[in-house]
Order: sequence, then C-alpha cells, then structure tokens
Amino acid sequence: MAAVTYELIKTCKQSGARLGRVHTPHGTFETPIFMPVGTLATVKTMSPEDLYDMNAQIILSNTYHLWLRPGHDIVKEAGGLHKFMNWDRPILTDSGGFQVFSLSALRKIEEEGVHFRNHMSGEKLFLSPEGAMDIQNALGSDIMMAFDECPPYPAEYDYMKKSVERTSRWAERCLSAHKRPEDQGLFGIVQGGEYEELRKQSAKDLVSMDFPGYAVGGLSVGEPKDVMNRVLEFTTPWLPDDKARYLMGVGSPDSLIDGAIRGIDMFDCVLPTRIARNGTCMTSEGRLVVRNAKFARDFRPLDENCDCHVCQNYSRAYIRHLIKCDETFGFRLTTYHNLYFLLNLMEQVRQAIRDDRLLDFREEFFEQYGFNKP
Ligand SMILES: CNc1nc2cc3c(=O)[nH]c(N)nc3c(CC[C@H]3O[C@@H](OC)[C@H](OC)[C@@H]3OC)c2[nH]1
Ligand SMILES: [Zn+2]
Repeated sequence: MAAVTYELIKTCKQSGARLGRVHTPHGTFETPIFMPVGTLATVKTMSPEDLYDMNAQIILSNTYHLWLRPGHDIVKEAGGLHKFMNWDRPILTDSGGFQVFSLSALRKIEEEGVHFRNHMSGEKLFLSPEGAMDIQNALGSDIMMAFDECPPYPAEYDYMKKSVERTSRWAERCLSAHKRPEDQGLFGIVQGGEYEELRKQSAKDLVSMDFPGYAVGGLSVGEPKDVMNRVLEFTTPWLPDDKARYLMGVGSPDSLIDGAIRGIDMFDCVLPTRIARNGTCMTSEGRLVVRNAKFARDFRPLDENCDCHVCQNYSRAYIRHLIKCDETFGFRLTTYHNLYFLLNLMEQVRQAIRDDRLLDFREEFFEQYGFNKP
C-alpha cells in the first residue's frame, strides 16, 4: 500500500478545479490546501498548538536547512522530525534543490550532483539525489520531494532541455534510493520553464516512473503571473487525475485561486509568515501595513471579516504598538492572522468547488481584495 494516496472527490462544474483528499501516514487533508512553511523545523513564531488551533493540516520543512543545522542525524536520533518538533500531522520536506540554487553563490552542477558552498560558513558541500533522499529518510517526512534543478527564470531553451533531462535522470536515481516507500511518499518535480514541449517531456518522463504525486516546479521564480498561469494550463493536463499536484512556492491569494482553477491541489509559500514579520497583514480588503501611523488610534481588528483569535481579541493600535517596539508578541499576532487568512481562503475555495461556483468566488474575492483595481 503506497504511503501517500490522492482521492479525487469531485471537480467544480464551473471551473474544472478539483476537490480531493490526500492520505498520508500522519493523517488525511482536504485539497486545495495551503501548507505553512517551517523551514528550520518551526513555522516562525508559531507553536504546534497555534497551528492546530488554526486548523493547519500539513506543514513544510527543508532538507538543505536541516542538513546544515542541526544535522539530519540529530533529528533522526530524536526519533524523526515529527517527534523533534512535536507535530503529529503530515510533514512535507523539500529536497534542497531550490536552496542550493537560490542560497549558495558558488555552485557547480554535474551529473553526479551539485557542488556548492554552505551559505553561512562558506564550507564546500556536495548534494546528490541519493544524499537528498538519505536526509529526507532520516527526517521521516510523510512527503519527500525528488532532487531537481530549479533553473533561473528566464533560461535559454537549450539549457532548459539539458536541465530537464538531467532532472529526469535524477528523479530515477531518487526512486532507486527511496528506502521506505511504504512509510514515505516521494513526489516528482516537473520542470521545463515556460517551454510547452519541455514541460510535456518532463511530465511524461516522471509519470512513466509512477510517483504518488507530482509538483510543478520552476515557477514563482520571478516570471509574470500570466506566464505561470499559461505554464499550468499546458502542464497539468499531462499529470494523472488520480495523483496530487503541488505548485511549489506559490502563495499570494490571487495565485492560490488561479492555481486551484488550473488543477493544482497543494501550495506552499513563505509570503504570509515573511511579510507578517515586517508588520504587513493580508485582509479581506487587501494588504494592511499595520505599522503605519494612521493605525495609531485604530481600535478595530486587523480584518473586520476575520473570525480568528487575533481579530477577536486584539486591535490594530495594539499590534502596531508591539511591531513598532519590535515586540515578539506582535509578530506572533500578525503571523497567526496571515496564516489563518490563507487557510480560511482555501476553505472558501473548497466550499466554492463543492458549490460549483469557483469562478464566481474568484470575481467576488478579487473585487473585495482589490485585485481588479487598475
Ligand atoms: C518561492 N518560489 C519557489 N519556487 C520554487 C520552485 C522549486 C522547484 O522547482 N524545486 C524545488 N525542489 N523547490 C522549489 C521551491 C522551494 C520551496 C521550498 O523552499 C522553502 O521556502 C523558501 C520551503 O522549504 C520548507 C519550500 O519547501 C517546499 C520553490 N520556491
Ligand atoms: Zn484574523
């Protein structure tokens, strides 16, 4: 029995978006879903109890970061990542492919793997498909990601073609190095940039290897939103209907809705937690920079349409005061609300799919949030 399976519940008659469930060894979650990012084994400033309270179903952590600090051997000795961070719902770990290309300056890509420098110490390091699998095996995540190259945007066709072919060979090596397929699901990552035939080639290569789920990688790397949407439109049709689809690194409210409409089930992004730490909040009326002086005497909640714990109990004036004083509690309040906002948005998306009206919901949400403003 595969560790991770996808169950298609229904498709929205109006938009074609999917309502589904993903079953994992640590629990089942409904899709489309947003997954909070906890790169260093913590969703910054949130406790597991906070995450349970806001109904977070699955969180992310990262091979590259945990390999460097504290070391995956320590996490393994602790009994794995779930035990180490006291989180007993599903965990997805990225393979480190992206960080190697985004964090470390000097790097050299070879067939064997990637030579690069530790982005903190400058120490020379090497990561291969086999190494990335060993680390994720030690972490014990429910969903592991294949080791891939996430090329920069834009990239020449010839470079992209060679990269896609190597990423497919690396995916094969990940499958061969996958020690516990009955305990951990391994997702392949489709690459190919903005080139339709390369996306098709990458998807067909990976589907022929029969992964339990597939990510669409190489996006949210600086390309315009219409390029992302077009890539999704010609990529998801090559992925099987009975497997989960994960769009990596995507998280603004409009992109979540537009991704769901184009057949994506799972999303992750550091956006809500990162902007929270500089005092920017997502609200039903658009973004609100709570440190702004105009909120000094504003005793309303961050979002008058939000029923989260923060909006029930704290005011903009109080949160502004804490953020201005660099008080950690302030960042906890903005982070909790931003995560709740996106988790709640995805519940509304799932409800709109149940009611076959996701395109109508998109219009209503974009209007209220201000996405349609010229
Ligand atoms: C922001 N835009 C964005 N585009 C991305 C594309 C790729 C990709 O093609 N391949 C791989 N392997 N990873 C990608 C990632 C990293 C996501 C991870 O990076 C970490 O967030 C920064 C987090 O780690 C807990 C997350 O875990 C899945 C992307 N992020
Ligand atoms: Zn709120």
